[in-house]
Amino acid sequence: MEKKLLPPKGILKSEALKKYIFETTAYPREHEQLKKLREATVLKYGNLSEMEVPVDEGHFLSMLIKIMNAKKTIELGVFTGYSLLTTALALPHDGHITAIDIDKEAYEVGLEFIKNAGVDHKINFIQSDCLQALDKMLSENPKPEFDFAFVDADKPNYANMHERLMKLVKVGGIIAFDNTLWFGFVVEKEENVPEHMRVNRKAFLDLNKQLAADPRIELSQVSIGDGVTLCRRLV
Ligand SMILES: C[S@@+](CC[C@H](N)C(=O)[O-])C[C@H]1O[C@@H](n2cnc3c(N)ncnc32)[C@H](O)[C@@H]1O
Repeated sequence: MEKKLLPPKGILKSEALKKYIFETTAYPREHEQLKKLREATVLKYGNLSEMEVPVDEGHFLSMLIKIMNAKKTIELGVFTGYSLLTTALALPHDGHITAIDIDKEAYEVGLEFIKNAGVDHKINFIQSDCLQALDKMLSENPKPEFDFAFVDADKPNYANMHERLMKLVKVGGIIAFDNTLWFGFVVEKEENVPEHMRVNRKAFLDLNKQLAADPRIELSQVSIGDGVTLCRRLV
């Protein structure tokens, strides 16, 4: 796993405002098992725990899934499962999530809390490379079946995932891409960006333009967390 340090997550550059949001509305509404999962992730992964979706973004995703009445979702990039447990808690009792990650060890760190929350029956974890798993799904059952997709795996492949998800997510369904403002680096000159974060910055600059020009989707760039782009499939 990548050992290089990550800067503080999020595009909000006022630490005071971030603290206010977290302390006033985010932490008080965080599910007990999500809190425990977050703390266990910090303990095991230290700075890399920045990879988890932040608590306020978790609330946003949960609200979105409920408003949509989503029943079947897919998640690409699970890590220890903060967004996964958030989704599992938001779905109805008979809801279902297909969760894909190459790293099973991290998923197992969060599994204890997912089980304690009583939602593990909704999850089908597949240990695989995302594109390989999506291609397998398309070859086995090419019909669109998902209401909602959350994409949070390897950033340079988001565009490839988008093409596959446009076949697997139903018309009217949502594909949500995480980190699309990439720590705010999309508006920085390349020389001001830490070297190990430049490849992803370039990937997001290309992806954001590509999504904006894609007539098959309706688009909303949400300025929460590290930037979440919602794409609603139109055709
Ligand atoms: C940003 S983390 C996901 C964070 C997670 N959504 C959360 O809220 O905690 C990215 C994850 O993508 C996984 N990943 C990276 N490249 C991948 C690939 N090609 N296929 C599958 N998973 C991949 C990593 O193993 C890592 O767990």
